[in-house]
Amino acid sequence: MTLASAYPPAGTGLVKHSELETLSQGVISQVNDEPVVSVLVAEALSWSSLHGLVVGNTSHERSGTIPGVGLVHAPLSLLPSPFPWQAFSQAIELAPLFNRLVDRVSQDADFLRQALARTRKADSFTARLLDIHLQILDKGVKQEIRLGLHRSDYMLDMATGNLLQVELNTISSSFAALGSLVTSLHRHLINWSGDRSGLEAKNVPENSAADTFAEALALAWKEYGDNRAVVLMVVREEERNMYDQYWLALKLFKSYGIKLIRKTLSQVIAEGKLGSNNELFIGKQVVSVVYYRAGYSPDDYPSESEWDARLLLELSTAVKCPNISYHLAGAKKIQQELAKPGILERFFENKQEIVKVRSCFAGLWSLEDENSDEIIKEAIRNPEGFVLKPQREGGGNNTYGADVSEKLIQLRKTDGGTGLAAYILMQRIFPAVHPAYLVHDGIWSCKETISELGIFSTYLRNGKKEVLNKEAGYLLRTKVADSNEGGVAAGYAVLDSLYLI
Ligand SMILES: Nc1ncnc2c1ncn2[C@@H]1O[C@H](COP(=O)(O)OP(=O)(O)O)[C@@H](O)[C@H]1O
Ligand SMILES: N[C@H](CCC(=O)N[C@@H](CS)C(=O)NCCC(=O)O)C(=O)O
Ligand SMILES: [Mg+2]
Repeated sequence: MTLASAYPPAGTGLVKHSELETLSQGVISQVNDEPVVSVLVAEALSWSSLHGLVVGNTSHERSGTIPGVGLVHAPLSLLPSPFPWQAFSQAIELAPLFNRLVDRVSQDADFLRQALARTRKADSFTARLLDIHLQILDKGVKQEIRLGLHRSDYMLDMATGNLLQVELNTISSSFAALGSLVTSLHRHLINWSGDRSGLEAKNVPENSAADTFAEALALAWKEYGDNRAVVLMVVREEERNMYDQYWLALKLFKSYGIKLIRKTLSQVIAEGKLGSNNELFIGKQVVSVVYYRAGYSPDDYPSESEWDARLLLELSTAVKCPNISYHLAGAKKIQQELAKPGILERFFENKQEIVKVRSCFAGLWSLEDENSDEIIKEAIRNPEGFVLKPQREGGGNNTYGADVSEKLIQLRKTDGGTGLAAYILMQRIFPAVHPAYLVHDGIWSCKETISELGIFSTYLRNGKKEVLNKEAGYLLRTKVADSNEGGVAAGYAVLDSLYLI
C-alpha cells in the first residue's frame, strides 16, 4: 500500500472528520518505518537549509541580530496535512470580503472609538493606540493610500464541520515567506520520494504568499509616486523570524528594484524626521511605505520614545502597513463587536456577503455588557468550552481551561469588574486530531496534532481607487493536539502545508 492509497482522490467531496483522521493515520502508517522517515527528514532538512526555510537558533547568542549567524531549519511538518478542499476554497473566498471589512471599519472612526471605549479604560496599550488615532483625526491627517497585508486564521470545528475564524491579523502577519517555502518543500518531497509516496504534488495547492506580499508593497510604493523612496520595515532589536522578513526585502529588490531598510522604533525616533510636506525621512532617505513587523505589543514600547516614533510615522505621508486605524480594526474586541447582530450590516450592502462572513464567526462575547452575566456564569461552569483573550497579539496571551473560570472570578471581584472590558470571551474550537511528523532541531516525532489555516490577503486603496484586493496564499500551522496556545514564533506550532482531499 502506498502513501497515496491512504488519501482519496482530491475533490471527492467533504471528508467527515473521522475519515480525515483515518486518512492521516493511513498516510503516517505508510511512512512509519524508520528508514523511510529519517531519509525523508534528512532530505527535508537539507532542502530547507538550501532554500532559506530557516529561523534564528536562539541557543546562538547573536542569532537574533546578525543575519547568517546561528540559523536552524524552521520547525516543520514532514508531510502536508489533509484538509477538505471545500473548507479551503471557502477560506479563500472570504479573503477579499475581510479585506473590505477592515478598510470600511478603519474609516468608521465612531464605530472604532465606541467599540473600544470601555476597553481603553481597562487596557492601557489599547488606550495609547486610541490616543494616536485621535491625534490623526484631530490633525486631519489624510490616509488616502491604505495598504493591508492581512492573515485570517481559521480552525475546522470537528463537531459541526464548520470553518471558524480564530482571528484576523492586520499587523505583522508573519510567515508569508516561510509558509510558501513549506509548500515548495512538500511538493519537492513528494516528487523526490517518487511513486513510493504515491501522493500527488498537485494536491498541495500553489502558495504565492511571499510574491503577493512583495507585489503589494511594490504597488503601494508606486502609488506613493517617488522613485527615490525606500520601504521602511519596523523591526525588533532581536528577531528570531528575520529570514521570513528578509525574503520580502529580497523579492522587493529582485522583482521591483525597490530598496527596503530595517529600523527599530527607537532608531526611527533617533534618525527620522518629517519634511516640509510631512514626508518621512530616515536620515537622508525618503520613505514611501512603512511596513510594521514590530509595534503590535506593549513590549515594543519600553519608553515614551517608541510611542513618539509611532506617532511620527502615523503623522507622515508614508503609506503605513497598517495605519493606526487598520491596527485598531484588527483588535480582538473589534472581532467580537463585529459578531454582534446587525453590525456587519453597517459595512456590507450585499446580503450574500454578510451571510458568508457571518458563517465563519465562532461564538464571541463581550464581558462588560449588561447581559454579559449569563455567559460569564456559563464560562465559569464550563471553562473548557471557552478561550479568554486580552487585546494582545503575538501569541502566548490567552487563558484556557480551568484558568478561564479562575480569571473570570478574579476579574469580577476586582475593581467592580471594570477589568473585564479588557477581554473577550470566545467559543473554544476543537479541530479534528490528525497524526503528523513534527521536526524540530533535526529531531522528528510522530504526534497527534491539530492544524490552523491562515489565509493571507493583500489590499491597497488610493482614495476611491481599489488597486488590490485579493487572497495571497496560505499558512498552515500544526501543533500537538493537547497544547492550548498556537504560534510558531511562540514555540508551540510547526509550519505545515495542505494536502487537499
Ligand atoms: N477559539 C479558539 N479555539 C481554539 N484555539 C484557539 C482559539 N483562539 C485562539 N486559539 C489558539 O491560540 C492561538 C493564539 O490565539 P490568537 O487569537 O491567534 O492570538 P494571537 O493574536 O496572540 O495569535 C491560536 O493560534 C490558536 O492556536
Ligand atoms: N517575529 C515577528 C512575529 C510577529 C507576530 O507575532 N505576528 C503575529 C500577528 S501580530 C503572527 O502572525 N503570529 C503567527 C505566527 C506564529 O505562529 O508565530 C515577525 O515575524 O515579524
Ligand atoms: Mg494568532
